[in-house]
Amino acid sequence: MSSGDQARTTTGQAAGPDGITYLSGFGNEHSSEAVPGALPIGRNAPQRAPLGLYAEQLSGTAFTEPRAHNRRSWLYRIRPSAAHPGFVRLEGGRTNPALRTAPFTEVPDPNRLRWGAPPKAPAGTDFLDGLWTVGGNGDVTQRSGMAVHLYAATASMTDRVFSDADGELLIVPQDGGLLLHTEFGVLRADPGHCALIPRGVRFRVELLGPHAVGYVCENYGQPFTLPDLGPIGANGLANARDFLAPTAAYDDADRPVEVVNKYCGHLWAATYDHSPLDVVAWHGNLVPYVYDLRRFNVIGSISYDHPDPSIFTVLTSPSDTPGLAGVDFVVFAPRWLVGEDTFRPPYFHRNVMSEYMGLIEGAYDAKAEGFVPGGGSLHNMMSAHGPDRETFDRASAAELRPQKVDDGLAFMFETRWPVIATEQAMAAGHRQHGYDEVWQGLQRHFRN
Ligand SMILES: O=C(O)Cc1cc(O)ccc1O
Ligand SMILES: [Fe+2]
Repeated sequence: MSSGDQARTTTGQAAGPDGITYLSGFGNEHSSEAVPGALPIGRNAPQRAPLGLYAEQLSGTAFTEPRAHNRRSWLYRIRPSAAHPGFVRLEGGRTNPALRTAPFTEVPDPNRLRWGAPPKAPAGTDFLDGLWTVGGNGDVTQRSGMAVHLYAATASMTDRVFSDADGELLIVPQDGGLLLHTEFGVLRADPGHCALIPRGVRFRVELLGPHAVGYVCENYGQPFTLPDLGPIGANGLANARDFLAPTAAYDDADRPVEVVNKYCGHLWAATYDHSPLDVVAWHGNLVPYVYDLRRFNVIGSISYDHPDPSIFTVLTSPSDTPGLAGVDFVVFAPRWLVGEDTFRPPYFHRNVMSEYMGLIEGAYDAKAEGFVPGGGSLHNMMSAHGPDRETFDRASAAELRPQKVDDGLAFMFETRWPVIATEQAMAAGHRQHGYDEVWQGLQRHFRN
């Protein structure tokens, strides 16, 4: 699904390829029914819900949060979620020890860190088993902070469903498409898209090819929302209408399905006698969604200087302090650079925020080499970074014609707290030791 190949239907739904139909908009009140008449009209919880369904509310914010932030949906399902056996903690070979949760106890490292692409996953690895934590911050029991994970999968989840009570999952595919079968319906996420699964929503991941790799931001904090636009005006950056929610689709299956629940850092499982993806209709504003990053309306300088990358924010998870995000999701999408008398790539800086960056394809304009698709870099709070030597030399001498930057798609998870890298990330074979070298040899040019 690229920005061009979605048709609009007259109902305001967006139809993608493969016959997937979506609902468009961000934060709006959607409604969808897979069977006509499944959605009650005029009330949420009639004495008997239509078609013998069970009514159930799923909340993403406290009932009492301001209306503008409040998120909840009503689900009309074949069986209520409460009808499940007890969860048993997964241990030993049945759990995924590479999937870690905050608080992280490793020593925070002030060094600039970078990794190449991780190794391919062994055969039979599904999305959940293929999650591997790079690092994170905060405390999941306080609903603050975030974690950065990679995933590498070679198998679809079939009779296995995942739900993450610890936070919402922002999935950024790098290679290989995904079909996300959720309680709300099906989303397709290809490289170049991001997809979001709200806290606690059950889903399974089907691979569209032999393997799939990508990045995940697990956000323990307030749900991601669109940034305010301030003087930019009423439009721009990620436009609300380009966020696509699924239409209702249900799995009416009475067969054993393992439901794995990530709960305060531990994986727990229960085998249900039916699929919990059995929602026939739903309405509300707490939804999974997919967004094509190439639709991002990039705004930048048309006079001079390189603007701060906050102008590239797709989604932000606010914290208690206005303007200070728990985590921002930022994309470096194709754009023109026209700044006069300007060093055009990212400048040298030391940032109070911490920056994990990944590359979906191509190259990134601050790094001549070494920052590769599927790899990542971590420039933690106050660490000095910016253009590598080669980029600095080239950009300082470049003729400043209008220049299209369209040879790559990079992103950043930027967080207010230092990202503590896990022991496995520090010891990983794909870690690039010697990253400091890229800033060596920057010559002294001072003349007095
Ligand atoms: O470090 C980076 O490459 C990310 C980044 C990009 C940019 O354009 C300005 C500041 C910044 O941290
Ligand atoms: Fe930076």
